[in-house]
Formats: sequence, structure tokens, C-alpha cells
Amino acid sequence: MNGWTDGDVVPFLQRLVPHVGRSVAALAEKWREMAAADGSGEVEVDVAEWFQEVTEEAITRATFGGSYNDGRVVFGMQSQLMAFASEAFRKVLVPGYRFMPTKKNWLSWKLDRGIRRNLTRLIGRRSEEAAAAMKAAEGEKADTGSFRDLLGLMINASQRTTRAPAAKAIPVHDMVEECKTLFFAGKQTTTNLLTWATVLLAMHPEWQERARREVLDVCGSDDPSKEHLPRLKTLGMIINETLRLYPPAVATIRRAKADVRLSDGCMIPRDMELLIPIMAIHHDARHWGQDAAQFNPARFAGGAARAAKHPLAFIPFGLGARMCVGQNLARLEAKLTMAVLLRRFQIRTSPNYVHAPTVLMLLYPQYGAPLIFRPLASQPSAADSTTSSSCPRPEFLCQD
Ligand code: HEM
Repeated sequence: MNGWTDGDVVPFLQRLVPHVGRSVAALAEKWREMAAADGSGEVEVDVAEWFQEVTEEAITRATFGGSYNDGRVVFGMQSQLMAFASEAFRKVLVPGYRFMPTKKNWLSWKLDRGIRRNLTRLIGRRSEEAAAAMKAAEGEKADTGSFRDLLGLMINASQRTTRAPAAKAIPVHDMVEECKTLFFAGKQTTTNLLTWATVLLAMHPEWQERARREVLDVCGSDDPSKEHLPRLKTLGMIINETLRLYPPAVATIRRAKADVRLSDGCMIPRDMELLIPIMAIHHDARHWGQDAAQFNPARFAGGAARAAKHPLAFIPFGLGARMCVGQNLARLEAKLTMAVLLRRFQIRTSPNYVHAPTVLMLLYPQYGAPLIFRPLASQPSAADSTTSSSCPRPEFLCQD
């Protein structure tokens, strides 16, 4: 998936802005109606649950683009499968249990077959369309290489390699697995980022107010567009500080390709697996100073690389060749979601909120994230939406 350039990624992400913006605005509208229906004029929602809608829509659009409706069916099935997997993860592991013909296992197998069948059919149809487009473009300077969605990127790469004698096409099976990986890697991680960022805004009203003022200054009476997002610097700092304190992926793994001797004399033999403890590095006072455990977005004012004493002390998306391919999409979703919500609501923690981060593959709030949303007096009209026009600079790609 790493064969894309900034020239491909920027327009691709920009096209997603209106879709993600609309889905957050729709969510906010539901909360506003719920608040209006309640005598108190405010509403308590568990954002850890509700944000799932936003991130599922975003990853489905990013992966399938024009085939969104077909993709939605597939990812709907995968969502159910992931719910079963996370339930199983909470239980005691009984070796071999997953092969037993229990009702849940039957259902999981059926869902898995359905996902593969639907994806294979979709990939077949899209490949035929891409081949026809490529044929039609032969002899012309048409750009069939640029992509509108991630599946298209894979299909284009496969079609190009089919024509290059030494290269191999990407097998359909691999494309199916890549689509499944994108959903798995992109949905819950981003839901957790949105959740922790909103919780932190609720806990820190001074930063919430600062971010809201910035959103109103930059966006005026409009909902945020792709031109506005790069200018929301305070929000960028808040998102980075959220990723530092509550990195959704708490660790990653590497295997040494060769013997390596570290500067302190410690020897890492070839093939040894190393756990990179992202969360621990992010909380290490030697890198972040004595306030390492405190929420202080200001530490990111000079950019992510200069926030800590060591430039690689901030690695929420990993690093190197296998670094997360979805980080710009995740940042875009987070900025857009926070900006849309801050324009509409005052946010505070509910008395029912218990601060208990826990690791269940990812970093979750153990008892959910019930927050209280009070609609602000001046609300954007329903007709307001995230609009698009040309953006000169690929600033989505910077780490703020
Ligand atoms: C806040 C959200 C996210 C976080 C914290 C996150 C974190 C990570 C981390 C830590 C890795 C491992 C990198 C390494 O080992 O160096 C990774 C890999 C990956 N992520 Fe993300 N991710 C996020 C969102 C996404 C999204 C939205 C997508 C989908 C577009 C995505 C797709 C992937 C893929 C495909 C890989 C494997 C890359 C490879 O092995 O080459 N991630 N992510």
C-alpha cells in the first residue's frame, strides 16, 4: 500500500473532507435533537460508541469510494466479526475452541465467507472497469494511475504490473486481505483517537475554549472545509497531545534483520523480536520532562519533531518503512470531528464517567466515555456543509 505519492494522497484526502464533515454534522444534529427533547437542554452520550459511525463511514469511503454502497455491506459484516473477536479477547483462551461448531463460530465463519465472496466479486468488477479504462487511454496521456479510493489504488497497481513483463499482478486474495486489514487497522484506532481527544477537551475547559475560539476565527459561520483544516493549529496540537498520552496502538513489534550492538553495549541478535512500547516512550519523563503525565498541548507548539528531547520520542503511528499508511486520514477525521463539534457544543464529562484507560488490543476507556453535550446558542444552519475548492498546499501531510 505504500506505493503512493503526496501528489496522489492530497487530492484523495481532500475529496473525503465533505463526506466525513457531513457524517459528523449528522451525528451532531442527532445529539442536538436529543438535547432539545430532554428537559435539561443537554444530552449525555457515550462517544466511544457513537464515533464508530463516523469512522466506519470514513474508512468505507476511503477504501471503496464510488463503490461505497457495496463496500458498506462488506464492512458491516466485518464490523460484526470484529465485535465477536473483541468479545472472545475478553474471555479465557481455551485452545482449539475457535474450531468448535458453536453457534457464534458458525456465524463468524458465515460472515467471513460472505466478506470474501462480496469482496472478490467487487474486485472482479472494478478490475474489468479499470482494464477497459486503461485500454481506452492507450496512446493518450490519460492518467489512469491516479486513484480515487484505496481499492482503486491496488487495482491500478495490479493492472500496471500485469503489463510489465517482469512484475507480478497482485492476487485477488491479497487485495481481499488488504481491504480487511484497512478496516481492521483504520476503524477502531481512529474511534479511540476521537474518543480520547473529546474526553480530554471535556476535562480541560480552558483548552476546549481555546480550540473553539480558533475554529470560530478560522471558519467563521461555515463548517470546516479542506482549506480551513491546515490553519487549525491549536486543534493539531491537541490531537498530538492526545496521541501522546493515549496512543490507540500502545506498542508495535519489530524483528532484527541483523545482529545489532547498541551504544550501551547491549547486543540484539538477528531474528530477535522487539516490542517497541509506544505508550511507555510517550510517558517517559527523560524525554518529556517532569510534566510528562500532564495534558499540555503547548509542548507541540514548535511541531511534533521538537516536542520532546528526542525527535523519535513521539511515534503514535510507528516509524520507518512499516509506518501507518492511514495516519493522514486519521488526523483529518480527528480535526474535522473536533472542529464540527466545538462549533456546536459545550462539552463536559458526565458524573458517570470513570477514567479507566485499559488495553484490549488497543487503548480503550474501560467503562466507555459518557460526556455531556450542551448545544451552543449560535448553531450553524443545516444547509452549512463542508465544501471544497482548490487547496494549494499539501498541508494535510504535516504533523502540525
Ligand atoms: C489514530 C489512528 C491510527 C493509529 C494510532 C494507527 C497506528 C498504527 C501503528 C502504530 C502501526 C504500526 C506501524 C509500525 O509498526 O511502525 C500502524 C500500521 C498500519 N495502519 Fe494505522 N493507525 C491509525 C489509523 C489507521 C487508518 C485510518 C488506516 C487505514 C487507512 C490504517 C492502516 C494501517 C495499515 C494498513 C498499517 C500497516 C502498514 C504496514 O505494515 O506497512 N491505520 N498503524
